[in-house]
Amino acid sequence: MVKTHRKVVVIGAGSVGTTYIYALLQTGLASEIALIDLDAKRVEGEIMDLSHGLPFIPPVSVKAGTYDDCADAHLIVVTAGAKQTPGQSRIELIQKNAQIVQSICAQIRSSGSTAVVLMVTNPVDTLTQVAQRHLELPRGSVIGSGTVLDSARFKYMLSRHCGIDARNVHAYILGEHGDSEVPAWSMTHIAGIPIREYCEICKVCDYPRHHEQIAREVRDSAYHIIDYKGSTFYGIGLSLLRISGAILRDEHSVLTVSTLLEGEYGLKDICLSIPCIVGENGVERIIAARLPAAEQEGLERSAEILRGVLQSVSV
Ligand SMILES: NC(=O)C1=CN([C@@H]2O[C@H](COP(=O)(O)OP(=O)(O)OC[C@H]3O[C@@H](n4cnc5c(N)ncnc54)[C@H](O)[C@@H]3O)[C@@H](O)[C@H]2O)C=CC1
Ligand SMILES: CC(=O)C(=O)O
Repeated sequence: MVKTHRKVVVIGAGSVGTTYIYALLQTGLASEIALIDLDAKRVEGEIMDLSHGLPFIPPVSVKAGTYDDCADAHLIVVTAGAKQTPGQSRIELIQKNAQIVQSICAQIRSSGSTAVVLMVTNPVDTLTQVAQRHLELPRGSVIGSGTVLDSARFKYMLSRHCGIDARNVHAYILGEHGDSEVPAWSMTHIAGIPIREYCEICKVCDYPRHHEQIAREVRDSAYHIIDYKGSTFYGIGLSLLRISGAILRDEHSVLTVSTLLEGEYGLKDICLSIPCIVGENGVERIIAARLPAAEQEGLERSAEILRGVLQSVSV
């Protein structure tokens, strides 16, 4: 059931946080949005600018917030922290951003909030796990945007390659939101037909070679965008909107958010992305599929890398 009062708190008034708010405002999905950042002037400027568009969209309140706003929020989206410089990996942000996330979580916790917390700050999988440790909330309520963006990039690139509407392509990237991500070809379908079968019928491209090229392009997208324009924010803004819709409308959508695994896929005590059913409580259920050996090995490699990152932080 759609709630009438739906409050979203966004922490981090940078490009990602404000692009997400700009998209969210226009949907009527939230009735109240509060923005928090260390930089109070920046928040004030963003709120003024966003508010001047309100006469053109469904009624919504947008304001500069404080951590007290978390108390009655339904969803808290954390986008605060350092971003990559050209050539820098997401993992290299861990020391700086783990401290930031730790301090933010302490303040969310003090507010007594029971909202779903959606982590976005990179490296998102490890920071989702750091947030899990610092917020006393059920495991499904602290999630990361994970590979929702990578899965969207995968669908878009397949759709462009095959000349088919991206909404008719079902495709998932699993594992780390980062260099070890795993394209789940075994879960990829077009018109309900497994992709390998579809490619054999279609015969337009040299498909094993093109598959590898598409997977590489998906994995390296963020590096290219950061090289060209400094940061990525539109794709993630709309990915966050999709996840927010699943939560605020209790949609039970299948999304590859980052979640804590407790034995699923043979993995324990690690946050990474696998297909999850997302509803008002965050992750309602993890879809524990059986993967072919190569994909399972890829997922285990991702988990190993993320375990190393987690061990490198002292929070
Ligand atoms: N998970 C994903 O798919 C994606 C994640 N990101 C990540 O999102 C994060 C934000 O990126 P941008 O918005 O481009 O960065 P940005 O530099 O534009 O904004 C970051 C904001 O965080 C604020 N901030 C820093 N420490 C804070 C604290 N303790 N409390 C409150 N606010 C604080 C800064 O004042 C700044 O306004 C980065 O870590 C980036 O890597 C970006 C794109 C996609
Ligand atoms: C920056 C980042 O994580 C992305 O665009 O994928």
